[in-house]
Amino acid sequence: MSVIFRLAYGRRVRTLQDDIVVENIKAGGMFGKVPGKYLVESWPILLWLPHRLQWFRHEVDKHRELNRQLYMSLMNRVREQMAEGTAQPSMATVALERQAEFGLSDLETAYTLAGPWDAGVGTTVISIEIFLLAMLHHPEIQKKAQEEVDRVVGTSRLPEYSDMESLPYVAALIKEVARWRPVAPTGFPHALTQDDTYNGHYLPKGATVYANIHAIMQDPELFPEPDVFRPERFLDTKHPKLQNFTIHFGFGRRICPGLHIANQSIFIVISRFLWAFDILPATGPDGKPVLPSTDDFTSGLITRPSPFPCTFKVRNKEVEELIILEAEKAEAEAARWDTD
Ligand code: HEM
Repeated sequence: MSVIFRLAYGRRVRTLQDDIVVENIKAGGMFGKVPGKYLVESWPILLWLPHRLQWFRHEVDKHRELNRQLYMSLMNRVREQMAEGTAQPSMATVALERQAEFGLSDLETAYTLAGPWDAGVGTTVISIEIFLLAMLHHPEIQKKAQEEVDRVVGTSRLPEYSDMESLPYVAALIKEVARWRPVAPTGFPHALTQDDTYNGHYLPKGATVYANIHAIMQDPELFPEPDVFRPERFLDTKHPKLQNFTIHFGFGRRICPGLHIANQSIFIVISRFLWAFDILPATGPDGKPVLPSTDDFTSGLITRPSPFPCTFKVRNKEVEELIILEAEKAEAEAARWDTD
């Protein structure tokens, strides 16, 4: 979250209690609602009703106003910092410096800057949650990944971005997490730019189309035994779609523009989790491990596992000391983005 906020606005988020997080959660309540939730999506003719009679608008209009206020205030704050000479370089400073060249209004610029925040934070965090869920159910896979991390990285330093190439099993595990339970199972809606036919169905220009990412991930030809969580399927293959695996990021010119940031962020968090902790089920009141369901997910454009308990056990003393040391170093380094 802090990484993305820093990229977009040049300041970091310190804690989940930060005003900006609280405001964003309030404003973001509409993002990713179930497609087709509103009658008007199937019956666009309802848009001919007088504006005040369009009852389906009330909820979304309220959220749009909250979004507008939040996004404008974030952008205007950077504008003030630029005038004061205290702004850190970010997407916002570039967008504001070149606003005339881009031909965007203030509102358009504000919404563009909020894109990474809106589309990138939840998706990345949920990917980590799904990884944890998978590890609770597959201790043998966790162990295999830890063996690789231990062999390549050792215990005298943390995994770094530069280790990615040398950790093929971890890379395959991350791909399998994305395949097993895709965060955006239907992708985002697209509109056809021309008439088309698919499997004998006529699809007129302008029609809304969702790519069924979930169904593709369950295709037994591409992914034999699709229900099974098996990172090896990404190692023992020459299939270009699996080697360069981006299905979970959508398709075409609207493919997720944040995929490289997402891949890097997820890699660094997951490899460090594996390096530092044994991820174990919590213990219930009866002393038995509590294994959360692998199918209890929220519905919507973005789906996330229902909250589940989980235990992190630090793997050894050396690792524990290093975590504390690195956290102090990171805190000192990140302080330069405390611009507010
Ligand atoms: C695991 C993490 C992520 C997943 C699974 C994911 C997935 C997706 C998907 C499926 C789409 C729709 C693509 C399409 O329409 O075909 C999308 C769009 C988008 N993503 Fe991501 N994303 C992730 C992380 C990020 C990050 C980190 C950022 C920004 C830093 C980001 C920014 C965006 C934006 C701005 C769009 C809209 C693009 C457009 O409509 O043209 N995403 N993402």
